[in-house]
Amino acid sequence: MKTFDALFAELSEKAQTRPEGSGTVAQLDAGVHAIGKKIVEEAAEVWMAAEYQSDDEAAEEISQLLYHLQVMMIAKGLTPADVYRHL
Ligand SMILES: N=c1c2ncn([C@@H]3O[C@H](COP(=O)(O)OP(=O)(O)OP(=O)(O)O)[C@@H](O)[C@H]3O)c2ncn1[C@@H]1O[C@H](COP(=O)(O)O)[C@@H](O)[C@H]1O
Repeated sequence: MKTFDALFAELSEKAQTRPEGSGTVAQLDAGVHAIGKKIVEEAAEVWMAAEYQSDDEAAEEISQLLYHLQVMMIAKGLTPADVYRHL
């Protein structure tokens, strides 16, 4: 099972090595505005799944939101520690 920190490490490596076909690299190249739109879209999907779909579907949407938040963190040069200090 992948943790938040393990996914962040994987995405950071993809951002550095830029492998062919990586959706993360494509998102990073699309920029902060596009990533922000994706975050809003995924947040709405979390809300709808939580109200109208199964717990498993809600969990899947939450995982996608976390992914896109991590992409934004990398686009902005933020680390998990930068975020954790606000928790
Ligand atoms: N965990 C995720 C993950 N969660 C969500 N997503 C992306 O977010 C999208 C969510 O899509 P939706 O369900 O909203 O579907 P959609 O609207 O059709 O999506 P798009 O049209 O925008 O592609 C997916 O299509 C993926 O592009 C993710 N993409 C990648 N990962 C993980 O990130 C790692 C690196 O991935 P790559 O950079 O693609 O190699 C791998 O471990 C992946 O498992």
